[in-house]
Amino acid sequence: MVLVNPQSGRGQAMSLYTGPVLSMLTEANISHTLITTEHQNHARELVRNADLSQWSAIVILSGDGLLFEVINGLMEREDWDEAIRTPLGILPGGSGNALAASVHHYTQAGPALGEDLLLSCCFLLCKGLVCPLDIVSVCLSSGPRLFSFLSLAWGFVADVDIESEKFRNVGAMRFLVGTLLRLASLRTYQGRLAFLPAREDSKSSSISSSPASHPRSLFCPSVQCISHMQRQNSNQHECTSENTRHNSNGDDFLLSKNESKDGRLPDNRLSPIGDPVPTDWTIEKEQDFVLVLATCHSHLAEELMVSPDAQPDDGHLHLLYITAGISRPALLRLFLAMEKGTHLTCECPHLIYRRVRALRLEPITKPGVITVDGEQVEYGPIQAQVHKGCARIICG
Ligand SMILES: Nc1ncnc2c1ncn2[C@@H]1O[C@H](COP(=O)(O)OP(=O)(O)OP(=O)(O)O)[C@@H](O)[C@H]1O
Repeated sequence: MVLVNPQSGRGQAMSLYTGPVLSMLTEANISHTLITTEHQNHARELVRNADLSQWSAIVILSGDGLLFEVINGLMEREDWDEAIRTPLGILPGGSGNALAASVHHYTQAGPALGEDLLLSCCFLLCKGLVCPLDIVSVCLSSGPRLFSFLSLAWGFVADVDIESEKFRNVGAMRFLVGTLLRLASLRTYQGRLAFLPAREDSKSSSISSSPASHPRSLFCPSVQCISHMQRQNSNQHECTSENTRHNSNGDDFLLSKNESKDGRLPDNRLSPIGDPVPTDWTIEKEQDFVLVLATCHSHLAEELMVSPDAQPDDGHLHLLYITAGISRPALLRLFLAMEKGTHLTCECPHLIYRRVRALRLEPITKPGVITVDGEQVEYGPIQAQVHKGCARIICG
């Protein structure tokens, strides 16, 4: 199933499909059905009700917003634990294309932008190699739980994301325009942050090591091929679920809804919002932030490599926050360094980077903007937990 949002990015997704995408899929002999989304939440409703046994994969040709809908639609199903293992593919058609840029980064040396990125992702799609993908459950103080695959942002990044929506017609440049405008009216945000450190991070508070040093071959221990994208039965699901069980160390998520008390994916690392965080969490002092950003992937946009060491199923949120007191030039330097992912090696006392398994953010400054995967959500306390490798992404 190939889902195309004709409105995404600069409105060119349909011509990308009829051009390079269709010719590559045809050449690779991959039969598929094209579905053009007609309105917001169309994709969500579609996958919520679809007979998933008909499809070997769901491919998104759009921005990250459409994949957010698909993942949430899958998780809203009765059979969420099976549904979320449906292989997902991403082809860049939006203005940010964070997951597509990350998928390319995990598999290829050197950056790719625009049509090069599209061709790279389409090539990976034709190869059809499936890897585990982390999903993050996000709890707000009211409303239903959300599922995220990409990012949680508060402060500068969230403001730029939402404020730059009006510059959508300039494509990826909208983030640059938004960043410059927000820099001119730089503000800080008071709040409280707490997190559960990743195991290897629990005693360190330092910046990550060199971005280039990460061994790429480690990220995908359970790769398997969906030959010609024609999986006809659920054997593959069962096979991957066994692999995932071993990879998770048994404590980051439960494998099936039968193993959960209420039939839902349990957030075993979180205490209810309003209660104190669990005792093994780190609690930062209440302070002023310029931004708080937690990402699952290397890229936040095609030219914004925020967490170079991230892997699609590392079980971590890569938490990056900048505290008040940073100058405008220093902040601009950090954003410019993010083009190559070298910001983590900059000597900046206001920049803190941690790998975490769960976090809670309690904004005090009001009003403000919080985004999940680039979508604005209710402003207020928010907490999140990573569920390691419980979805599937066509990667390489
Ligand atoms: N036909 C449509 N008309 C209007 N909105 C749509 C349509 N189809 C899907 N949508 C909505 O458009 C929203 C944005 O889509 P998406 O994120 O994929 O593109 P984008 O915002 O251009 O990309 P990016 O997230 O990279 O900026 C989604 O929330 C989706 O629900």
